[in-house]
Amino acid sequence: MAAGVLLFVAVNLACLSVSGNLASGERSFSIDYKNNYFLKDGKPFQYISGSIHYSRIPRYYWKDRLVKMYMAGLNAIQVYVPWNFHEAVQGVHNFTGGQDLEHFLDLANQTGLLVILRPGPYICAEWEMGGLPAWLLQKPNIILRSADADYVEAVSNWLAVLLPKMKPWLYINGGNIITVQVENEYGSYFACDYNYMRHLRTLFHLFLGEDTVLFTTDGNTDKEMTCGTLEGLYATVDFGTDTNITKAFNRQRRFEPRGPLVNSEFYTGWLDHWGDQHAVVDAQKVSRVLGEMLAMGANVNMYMFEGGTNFGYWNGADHDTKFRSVVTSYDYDAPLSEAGDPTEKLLAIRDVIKQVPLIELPPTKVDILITFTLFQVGNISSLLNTLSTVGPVKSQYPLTFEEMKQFYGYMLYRTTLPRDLSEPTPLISPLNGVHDRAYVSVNGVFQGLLERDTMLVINVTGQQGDTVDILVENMGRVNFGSKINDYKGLLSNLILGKDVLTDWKIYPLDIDGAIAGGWPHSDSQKSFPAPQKDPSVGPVFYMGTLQPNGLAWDTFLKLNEWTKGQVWINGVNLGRYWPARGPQLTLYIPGPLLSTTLPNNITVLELEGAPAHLRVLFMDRPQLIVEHSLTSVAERTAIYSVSFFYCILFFFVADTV
Ligand SMILES: CCCCNC(=S)N1C[C@H](O)[C@@H](O)[C@@H](O)[C@H]1CO
Repeated sequence: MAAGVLLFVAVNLACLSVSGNLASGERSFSIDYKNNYFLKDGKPFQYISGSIHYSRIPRYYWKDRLVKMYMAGLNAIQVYVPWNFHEAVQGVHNFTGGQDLEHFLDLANQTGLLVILRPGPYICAEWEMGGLPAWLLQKPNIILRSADADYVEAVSNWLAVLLPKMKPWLYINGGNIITVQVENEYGSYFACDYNYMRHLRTLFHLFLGEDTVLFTTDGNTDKEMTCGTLEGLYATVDFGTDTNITKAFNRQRRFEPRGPLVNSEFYTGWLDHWGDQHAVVDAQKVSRVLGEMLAMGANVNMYMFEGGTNFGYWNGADHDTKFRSVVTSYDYDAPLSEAGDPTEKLLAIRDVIKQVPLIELPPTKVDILITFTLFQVGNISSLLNTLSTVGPVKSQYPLTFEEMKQFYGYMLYRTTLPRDLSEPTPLISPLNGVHDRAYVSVNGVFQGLLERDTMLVINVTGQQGDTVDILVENMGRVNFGSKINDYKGLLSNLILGKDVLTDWKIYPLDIDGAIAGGWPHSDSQKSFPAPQKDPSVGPVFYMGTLQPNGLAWDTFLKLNEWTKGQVWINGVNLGRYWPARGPQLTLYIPGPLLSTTLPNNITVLELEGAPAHLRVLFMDRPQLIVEHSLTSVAERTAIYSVSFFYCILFFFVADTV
């Protein structure tokens, strides 16, 4: 049976690869304003697309996800290009490894998938600062997403690097990019700066060519469409399952009286913030509304089709009434799960599209119970020589992450107690300047934490001259709305009793660099303290080593009864965990990250408090809080789990990469 599927896929890929190599002269992609559809090579074309973000999926799984999207019946994918993912340091561009966008486009082309490219420069996407690099904030008072001279200079320099790389990939030049989006829901932004949008239109036409199909996407209101659209950029809308389709497309018609109907973001699910109830969207509703739009001849992109993971520090945040950080998992309740597993929603969508037969084989799960105990390495205050190789910057008042030129992760702010505090004394951030969480210790003894918008005062005790260590965490910059100028660190002074705390030593922390260099496991010759009777509290590092077991498959790490922190496995930053707040309770570990022959090094930074047992679990599926109770998903711990059918497909796909 499986052979039949593989043959079907192989034949299709072979056919498509031939068509993919047609001489570029025979290729065209345009809008037929007379008949209200796209034309591809002169023939009517309707795209059925799904969003996938290469920046959220390990490179070794790109082909796997793309083939599954093809097998679900899609003929196109929609891809954001996060500017900060490629230029984290100003002027230093990275298009290799996990940033190898052209390799991703090539895999999509090999798989027979066309591409709707969304290079921003702003992309929103629940991605850190909406894809904008944080170094832009070093220009004081910069007005992002506007004709601000500093911003426009940086954008122009970036697009002068990116767009020439994309031009050969345009369908009309022999590649697979059929349309290109300019900016992103610009109508939702306060600036409403037409000069900015005109400048972008000029740059996109300059670097891509005048005959490229450029478009905009905006929320489904007149205000958003008014500020977000521009002559020469085809206006499209986005909406989910609860919107009246006819009304939505009639609004598009008010801005584009002729041309194809396009829903650029049909929400198949939704995002989660820490502390939210997990967002789900009914599979039958998604497939029904999709069917109605396709029946109208509309072009639809499902946002998301494969969500993936906010590895490292790449998650974004929202700030409406208060700051809300997006969780590490970008599962989005999408048709393909965070781990790339097909869901009921995918099957329901595939039934509507009915283009590609997909034969299901029962998944197999292998239950091997593996848990192991971590060892305490030490608290951050005692590890500064390892973690802050550049040493502190002295400043009378606190400096921000941006002023310190460290943009992500954690920073340590150190000073001393100005007087004896025999009674608990309030430490406050009167201007709510802690961005975003501050873990406060005195002489290494954890006093508590301050949190943006939430916890603005704690009590502190100690003696004059005691060391005050404040570890500040960047929980991800706001990616939507007017507060994307989201500076991080201690943005204003802290008041202790009647004293303004001054004379700071500020330590940039390169935790990722230290771990990538082998710490702390490379120090394992040192004897680490035995597990403490009373678990430590406050920011403490733990380490462990998982012995190889011959095979390694996707798995999910659960830190039962841990509080909040960060995990690295074999030097890779898996992202944040926060089971104390949820809804996410596990961290996705891509199978190929685990070694099948060498010990797997695990490092955990627990920020608030670890359980006495220091144990961690490996599960064969994610776990999250749904409606304030654990999921019905049986908690099984195993390190090996594989969907038999997709396992074969994976090997097939792997052979063709
Ligand atoms: C909670 C506010 C979310 C704002 N973002 C919206 S409306 N969205 C539109 C935006 O274009 C896309 O990048 C995603 O960010 C999507 C939500 O997943």
